[in-house]
Amino acid sequence: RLTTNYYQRACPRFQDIVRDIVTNKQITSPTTAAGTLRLFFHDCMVEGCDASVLISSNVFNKAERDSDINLSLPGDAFDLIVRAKTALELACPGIVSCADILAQAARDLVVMVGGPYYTVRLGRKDGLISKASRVLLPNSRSSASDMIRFFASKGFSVPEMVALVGAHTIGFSHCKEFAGRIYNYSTTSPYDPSINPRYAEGLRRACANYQRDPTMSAFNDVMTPNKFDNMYYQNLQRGLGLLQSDNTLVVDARTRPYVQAYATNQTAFFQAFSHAMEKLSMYGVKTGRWGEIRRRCDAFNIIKT
Ligand code: HEM
Ligand SMILES: [Ca+2]
Ligand SMILES: [Ca+2]
Repeated sequence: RLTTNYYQRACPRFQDIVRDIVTNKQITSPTTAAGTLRLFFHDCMVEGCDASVLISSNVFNKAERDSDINLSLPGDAFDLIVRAKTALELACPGIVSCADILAQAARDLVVMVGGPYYTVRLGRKDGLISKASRVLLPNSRSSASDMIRFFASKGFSVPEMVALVGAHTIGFSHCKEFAGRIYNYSTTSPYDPSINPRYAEGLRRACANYQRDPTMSAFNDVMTPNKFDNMYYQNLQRGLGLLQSDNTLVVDARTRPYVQAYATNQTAFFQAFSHAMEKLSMYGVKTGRWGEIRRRCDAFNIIKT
């Protein structure tokens, strides 16, 4: 029901406008790519790819972005969508959905940081529901079974899941997400013994007094943090995985074969990632009267009381 040429008549410069805004933003704020990719994942997995994650809370409604897990989504990613929406409303008022802008921007950013190109079909409508209480996503302490069950419930296979989490080849995580692995791990070991000792020492230093400064963080991929490549999987094989949920992928027998495959063959990873992203980009999308074209991405057109 989505098409690649959806805006050809009503907003022919859609692709160019998004690309321009994305390029400028990524150059001035290089953390935009990772933040936006995560924002898109968190959008699609709750109510579908419908920009529900962009809605701001009001006195009547605690919206998705104020759920605990979404509080760490970076402002730059939201700002990018606001900028693109503003430019698109000037060029073609009332035509382009926020959900399409987010899907298109995420793809452009993946390509910009060296990742694979994939087709983004268009015609999503913006959703009419955004509730913090409905945000159920895996977290850094989820087990392999939890993650497999979560992705399976959305129709994603184990190899697709392992490919999608490969997005952790860019971006960073706050210290509190992995502090349990590097401080006071157990009575016999100061840190999780599955972590490379020198890496663990480095992380302990990087996160020293993170409790006083909660912004402290570490790159998800210690080797090539800003490049979209298959290094993430190679890291997992060497005890250089940052989150427990990352490390689990190389420990569990159901996911390990795909970690190995993607670690040895970047082409295989890129193919799997682009297919899985195309699929993710269409997950739960709304068309026709099931949604609206928001005037602003952070508010429904009609405020419900
Ligand atoms: C089992 C699945 C997953 C878990 C448990 C997980 C967990 C996390 C956590 C805890 C962070 C750190 C957030 C912070 O401290 O700010 C993070 C960051 C990130 N995640 Fe995931 N994630 C998962 C899957 C995915 C998927 C499927 C994608 C995209 C396709 C993704 C993209 C990202 C990106 C790009 C970042 C870096 C964000 C930034 O630099 O601002 N993650 N993830
Ligand atoms: Ca959504
Ligand atoms: Ca990388």
